[in-house]
Amino acid sequence: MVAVDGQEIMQGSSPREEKIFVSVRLRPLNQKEISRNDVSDWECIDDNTIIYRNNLSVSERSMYPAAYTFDRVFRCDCSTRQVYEEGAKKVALSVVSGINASVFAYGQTSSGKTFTMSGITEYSMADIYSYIEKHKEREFLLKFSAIEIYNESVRDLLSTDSTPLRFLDDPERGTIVEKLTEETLKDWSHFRELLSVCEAQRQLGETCLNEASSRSHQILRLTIESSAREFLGNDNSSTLAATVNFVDLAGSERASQSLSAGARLKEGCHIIAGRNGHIPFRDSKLTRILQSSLGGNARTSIICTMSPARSHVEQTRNTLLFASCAKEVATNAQVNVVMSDKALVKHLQRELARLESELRHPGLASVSSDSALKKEIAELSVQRDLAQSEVQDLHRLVVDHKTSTISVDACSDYPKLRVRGSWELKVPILDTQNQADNEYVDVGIIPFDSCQYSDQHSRSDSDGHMIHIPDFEENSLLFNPSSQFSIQLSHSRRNSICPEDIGEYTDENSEDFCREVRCIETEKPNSNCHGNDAMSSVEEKEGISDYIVVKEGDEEKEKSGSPTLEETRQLDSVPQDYVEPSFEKPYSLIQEKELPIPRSFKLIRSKSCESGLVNISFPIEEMEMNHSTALLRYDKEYSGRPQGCRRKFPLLKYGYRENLPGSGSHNSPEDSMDNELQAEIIQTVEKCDSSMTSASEIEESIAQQEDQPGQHGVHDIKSNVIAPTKHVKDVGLDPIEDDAEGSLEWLSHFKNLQKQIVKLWKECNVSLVHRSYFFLLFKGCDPTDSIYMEVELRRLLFLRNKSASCNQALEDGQASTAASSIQDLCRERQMLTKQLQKKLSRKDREMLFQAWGISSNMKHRSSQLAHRLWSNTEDMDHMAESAKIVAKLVGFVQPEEASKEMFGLNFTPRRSSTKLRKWKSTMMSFL
Ligand SMILES: Nc1ncnc2c1ncn2[C@@H]1O[C@H](COP(=O)(O)OP(=O)(O)OP(=O)(O)O)[C@@H](O)[C@H]1O
Repeated sequence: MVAVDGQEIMQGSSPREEKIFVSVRLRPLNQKEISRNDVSDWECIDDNTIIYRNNLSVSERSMYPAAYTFDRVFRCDCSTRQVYEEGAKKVALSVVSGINASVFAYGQTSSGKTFTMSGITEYSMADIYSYIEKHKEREFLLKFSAIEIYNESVRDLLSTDSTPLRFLDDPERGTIVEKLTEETLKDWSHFRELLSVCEAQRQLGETCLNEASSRSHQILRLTIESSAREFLGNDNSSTLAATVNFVDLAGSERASQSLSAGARLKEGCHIIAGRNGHIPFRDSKLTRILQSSLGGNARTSIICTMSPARSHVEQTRNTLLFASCAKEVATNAQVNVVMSDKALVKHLQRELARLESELRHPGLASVSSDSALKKEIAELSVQRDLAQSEVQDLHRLVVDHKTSTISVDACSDYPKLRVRGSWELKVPILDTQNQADNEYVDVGIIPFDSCQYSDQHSRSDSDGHMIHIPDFEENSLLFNPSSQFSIQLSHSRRNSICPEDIGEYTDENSEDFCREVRCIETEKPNSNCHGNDAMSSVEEKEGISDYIVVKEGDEEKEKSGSPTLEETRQLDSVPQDYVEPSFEKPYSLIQEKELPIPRSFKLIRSKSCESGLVNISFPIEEMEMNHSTALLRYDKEYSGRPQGCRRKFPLLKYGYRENLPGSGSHNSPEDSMDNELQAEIIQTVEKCDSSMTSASEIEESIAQQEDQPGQHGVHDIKSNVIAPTKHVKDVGLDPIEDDAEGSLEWLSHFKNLQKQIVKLWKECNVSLVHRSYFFLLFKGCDPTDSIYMEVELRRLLFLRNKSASCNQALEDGQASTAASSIQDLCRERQMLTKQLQKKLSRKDREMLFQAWGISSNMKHRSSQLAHRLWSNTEDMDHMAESAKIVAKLVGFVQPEEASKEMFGLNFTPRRSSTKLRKWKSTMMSFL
């Protein structure tokens, strides 16, 4: 039970999937159809069923159903308002409570997609503004953007520049478009006007694209950030952030009819290409955009529009088939909570208290059930993420605080409304001080460095070093929250790995098995740029000095004659007063006071550079809106960082604070803020450290937990997990003297860890791809590797011990027997065998065979080689060679270019359910 807007709303017991809401809208026969004596063949017999009225021939009867059932079907006399209220409102308004949403229209040309979507968009915007108006106690930040996809080119509809944009996978927001213009406007009608102005200007500049634009996919996007107090009790500094997409797809018939249609041939190919006639994810821009809507972190509503005319029966059947497929797709929407540093520090403090108490009473923390095991895995992922975030944040903290802030006048009508520009261009800095005082929040600008989007994309690694990423696609991969397998994927695609060959590694899988981990790192390309100068220069460069503050919705909601949204004139009038929607099953939907409440929160790092990185997925029902109880529950779920991580903070070790800009003798107000915040964090860290200094205490605690039947042989390894405690801590406190000695010590510790990890990989049948990537990535050059090594070791131990005790290891909440992991390994070796044949020339293969002692008279030599890879865990050279070969075959990104942070928790790729995969494939084949 949680409270929203003063009301308590029932929650599900845990995060669970939710099906896409699918409705069908039948339009009336149009003049053209009437004039050629076309007849209407379809009839909605009730709110959920549409039937084909014409008699089906015997052969047709076996091929086509006569009746189709959906969440809702709308007869041809239904108004767009009704379609909105009953088919899209709940989904669209999810955005105000921090849940991503997508509403899209699908159907053949002239079936009424634009007619429907323009209305849906209008009504949604009106309701969103009404909601904001009624909830002045909450702060809202709204930003609009619009894109068009045609022929695999993405164009910014809010820009007069027709240069195609590129995609970027953003860990927090999914697929976004590079340099996309985002506008904060005072109301929706202004956005429409802006769109039409831009469109008109583009038309003046170029005529050829206009024809294309009428057949493009159009996506309007609204991103809302809002205060999260309603959801997180008294937490003033965390925010909710979500996006709603309104997608007006181009005519669905293109996939089947466009092959001969000249100019559309290219797009048709893009859409229907694929080995099995379906599009694997990421093969098209559209599918990438829709990816999260089809099984991701978003609520989705699809409205399938259809003509009733007999002459269109074939297309209409296709549309209905698509709609039937869509019904099967499940999404997993969560509230997206962006935490500030302050909130993070508080959580760490609570975590510390909890850990201390756990250490004192280890018995209480012992894992005793399956659900506890699942929690343990989730916990580990959180711990790992936290450790990473600490390292990164401490590095950036002072620099980020130097970022200048500007104040934007809050309008009197929306006193809590914050305004900011493009995501890519400006990042808000939450002024936690002000927020605490419940005052207006400044808006900060982090300069955007356009050079970072050139061919030499740059980002900083956790040590603040620049990493050059040569290719944009690769850049996007690095930012992908999906774990290591995402990286292989894109490369695999480029290298023509057949998805069937590596079923386990397909995108949808990586997405699936990473969902729980939610490794969302926020190394934005622009995060390297700070400072006023750069900011102002960017403002000049980008011409982004204007801000429009959203005012109360007292402006008349004009109906502009926007060429892109011409049907708005036909809408029912936009309501001035918010009307409580009445939703019925299967969506027992939101009332205005019962906004959709997700089953879980997703905590992400604030876009504010000063904010902490936390990626936590936990059930909302575990949180209570009452602050005090929320903390208790939160603590329960949120169990802190691994011991290893807790002890390794580059900030302490390298004393880099002294070297950071602004941390010298100048004590500006920002500095004191920095210092205050740093001090708080350091205090937490040190407290944390001191609480864990007693290695024997920890060992004892672990020993107590592990001294159970079936858990054997862990003590030797365990001692190594604990060993670095002193080392890192000491080095941290005494950075200079201990350096040389520390390095040696670290190196031997690293080797030790590596040996044990390698052994356990074999024992646990861990994926070869994972082993290779890990092996290549963590070479012991960087002491912070210990975080990852220890987390890896701990997880492996956990897996091994659990599988030893119950012969069943739990991965991502799914049972995986030893037999299935062996099977996975076999499949992986088969994939590598195929890759050996595909990727390597005969000559290269021959050389490899020779090097690996596979003589020419042996049969199935590639397979033999694949089976020898990673077979000898004693020989470092063998493993290094194995890793290199696997990397080459699978197409890793260069390890040195890869982000360690993206290293996920999963050992072996988990296959998503065949059913879901099948549906996704079918779904995409329609688009
Ligand atoms: N439910 C409806 N009631 C009345 N008229 C409709 C309805 N749906 C569509 N129309 C009319 O049908 C025509 C085509 O509609 P619309 O442009 O929305 O189709 P579309 O599917 O977007 O086509 P395209 O894919 O070619 O852009 C328009 O003139 C529109 O006014």
